[in-house]
Amino acid sequence: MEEASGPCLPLLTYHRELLVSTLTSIQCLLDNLLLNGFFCQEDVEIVQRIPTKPDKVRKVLELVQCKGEEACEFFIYIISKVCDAYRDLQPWLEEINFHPRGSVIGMEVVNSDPISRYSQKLRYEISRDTSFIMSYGQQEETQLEDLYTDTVMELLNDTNENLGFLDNLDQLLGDDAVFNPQGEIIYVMGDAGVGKSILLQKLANLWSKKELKTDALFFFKFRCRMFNIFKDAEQISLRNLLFKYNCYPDHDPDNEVFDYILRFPEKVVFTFDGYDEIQEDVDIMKIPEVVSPEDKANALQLLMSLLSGKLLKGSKKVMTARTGIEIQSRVLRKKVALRGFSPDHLKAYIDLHFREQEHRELVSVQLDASPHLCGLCSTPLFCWIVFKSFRHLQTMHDDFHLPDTCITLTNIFLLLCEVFLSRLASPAASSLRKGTRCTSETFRAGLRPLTAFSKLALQGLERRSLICSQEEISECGLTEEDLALGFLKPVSDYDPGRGPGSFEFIHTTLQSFLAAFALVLEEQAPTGTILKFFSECSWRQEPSCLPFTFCIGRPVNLSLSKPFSTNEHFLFTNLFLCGLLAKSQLGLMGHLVRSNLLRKKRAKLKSYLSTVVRSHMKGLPTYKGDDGTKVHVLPNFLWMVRCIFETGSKQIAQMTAKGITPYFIKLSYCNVYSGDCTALNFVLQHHRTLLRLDMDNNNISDYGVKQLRPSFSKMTVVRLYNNNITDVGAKLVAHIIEECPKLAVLKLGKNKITGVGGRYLALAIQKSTSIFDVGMWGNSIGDEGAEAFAKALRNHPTLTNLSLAANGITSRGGRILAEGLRENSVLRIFWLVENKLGDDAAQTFAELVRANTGLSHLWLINNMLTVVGIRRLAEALAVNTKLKEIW
Ligand SMILES: Nc1ncnc2c1ncn2[C@@H]1O[C@H](COP(=O)(O)OP(=O)(O)OP(=O)(O)O)[C@@H](O)[C@H]1O
Repeated sequence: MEEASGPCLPLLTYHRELLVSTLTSIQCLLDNLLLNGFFCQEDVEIVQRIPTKPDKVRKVLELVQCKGEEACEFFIYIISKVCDAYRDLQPWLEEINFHPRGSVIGMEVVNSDPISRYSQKLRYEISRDTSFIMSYGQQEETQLEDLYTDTVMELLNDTNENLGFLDNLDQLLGDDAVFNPQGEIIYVMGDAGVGKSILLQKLANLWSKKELKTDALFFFKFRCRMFNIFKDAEQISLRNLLFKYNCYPDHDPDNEVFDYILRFPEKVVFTFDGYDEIQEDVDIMKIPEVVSPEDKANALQLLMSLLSGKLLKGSKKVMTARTGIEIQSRVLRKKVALRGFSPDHLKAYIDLHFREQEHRELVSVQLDASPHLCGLCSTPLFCWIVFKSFRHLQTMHDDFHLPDTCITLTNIFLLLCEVFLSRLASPAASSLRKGTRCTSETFRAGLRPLTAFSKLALQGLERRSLICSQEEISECGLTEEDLALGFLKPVSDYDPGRGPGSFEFIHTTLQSFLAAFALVLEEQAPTGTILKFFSECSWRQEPSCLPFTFCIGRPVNLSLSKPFSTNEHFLFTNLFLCGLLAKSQLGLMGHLVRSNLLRKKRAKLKSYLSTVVRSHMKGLPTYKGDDGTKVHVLPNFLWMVRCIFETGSKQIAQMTAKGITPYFIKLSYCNVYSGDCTALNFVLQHHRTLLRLDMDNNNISDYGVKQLRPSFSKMTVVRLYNNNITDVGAKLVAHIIEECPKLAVLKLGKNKITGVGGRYLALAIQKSTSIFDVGMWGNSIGDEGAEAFAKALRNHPTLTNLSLAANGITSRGGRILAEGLRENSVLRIFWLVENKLGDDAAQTFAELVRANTGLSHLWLINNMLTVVGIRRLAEALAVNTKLKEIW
């Protein structure tokens, strides 16, 4: 062990001046000197009786030096051990090159320094307060660590241009992307439910566990809405604001903690959550300054002075607010916009939410299946609601088998309302005991605000506006307290005609949902009023079959989207109306609406749907296609099917299915998502006769195939070109081929099927006695798939057309295919264009041509054949009598 640089006693004399001016935490020194027998009680009392700090230090030094060399060394040892308290003297220790001797090392040193004790107390309390996520409804808690998932944190400059992304929370406090070094505020903004509060909670939690890369000793958390509770005339000191509303320092008679904070503000982190919740109309730059930390002031003044750096300049301040709250750039240091979960984050969140791999997969499939859900789930709050509803289903149905369970959008939005309304439970009750209220009770208790919000939403749609003014809000009977429920958010980019203080629903889709709710709740208007928006989007006015976009998952941004440029809001309102009046919702709605009125409304809707479906099906335009008469069914048919699915009415589904003629159902380029396949199947499964279905160029994916499987059994033609189908879907299609005795045409081009899927399909095709046309263009079945198809082709009884074009098949696969085909006398048209066939394959194909099997069209262009291969084929042609085309 290295020895101290020299005797300690003279060191204390030599550096006496520095020690007198710098040493703090004298009590800690006294405690340790007493504990180890260097001081007696009387010595301690002598020091304590001295009024000023420098004199106290002088006395301690004098006493220590009197006690001898070991006492002096122990004195310095304390300073080295309790470094938090004697931070200013650490450089001095280095200067004197202090290394304790053996005898001192064994002695106990306790940290009774108020600063480090306070820091520890803060860490303990913050850790306790931040370890759980309290859900919006405040009815359940989850360990933060078990659920926290990163979100997309985009760094912006003062003009909101991208400066990159934060990789982790350490960087939040750091100097990356600081656009204004003089600014004090790290500003985090985002939409409702995007995770602003959770981000601050995580930050605090990391700090409490010393896992945040910062040397900050203190962390003070404030919810901005707290500042509303102070009366205008109420005066408070900065000290009280910090300690009373966070954590009080114990045993700090000399006010050392606060003094320390004033001296070292850079050792403090503040978080101010929800700046938008401050009720006063404040402007940081205009509020009267508080410059002296000792003066009492109005709490809001203190807040503003902290934020602007007039008080505790240099402390780190993270403030959150909902999108749209504008703060002058000169007080901002950096800006972070929270963008919610990316697909990868979402995946991570699924893994945290669901412990069982099987459940994770089921949920992922469900989300992939429905872009409505996926879009919604990029906002963590909505994601939590959706997952909560999945969980709900899991507990309701013992075996958690989501694809068979029908979750309608109405279910999701009902759950969202339930979560918001459950905020009405008294905080005292909810903070102590877990919620025991059931759904209908929550809705009944929240009926007044729910009715008012619904009315507001409906009036907005009637006015074709997504924005509501303060007056409109008050006219609907909504109070300030109601606004806190979360249905509305302040408008970011308000309509110039309306002025500030305007609000919008947190989602346009929520507005449609609530508007539908208003139609159901309304007691005075004639029953037929519920149908008012159906006339806005008649299913008969068929525009072109163009892809359309959903508004779910896309919060309103008036500067980007033109509201009501489409009729989506009305379509969604109708959809939700069907959902709310569904039989499955009778139990809940019966608590909110008189039962005879509810019955009448249901009957009205059902009879309307039946009539309209009947006439829609009759009036569908037909046109002659290449392969027979087709019914050209357009996107509005899809909306009709979606509505029928929401009603859950088997009767209407049957009626619709009956109305489908045995023609082609053409749904190509209709933006059919996999989630829609559930709705389509709900109707098509009731169709009795054979069907031909064209769903080319949609996005039904494997999940959609699965959803449609029951309906496929009646299909003779299935076209699923370009639908994002992988080997998983190919396996399902293979089953369908086997189950489907009349399937004749199967088009699976431009999907994502590899050799594995190719094998499943080929095997099923091999067994089929009905199939005659198979299109696989643009997959990647390769030689593995080609080999399987070669087997299927041998003596196949019905297959006349096959395309394996653009599938990465090399000469080896080509040779095997040509050999297989020599034992086939049925195939007429064979496409192998855009593969990797070389001259060695050409030789085998020449032999096939020579064999004169009956093949009439053979397409080989865009392969790797040279003149040599072509010559071989040309020679073979001389003895072939059946080929009409060879390319
Ligand atoms: N990063 C996250 N990881 C996991 N869950 C999250 C995350 N962020 C948010 N959540 C979930 O979303 C809910 C809402 O988040 P939070 O309260 O932080 O939103 P907010 O942006 O502060 O909303 P508001 O503006 O309404 O106050 C949380 O209760 C939690 O269930």
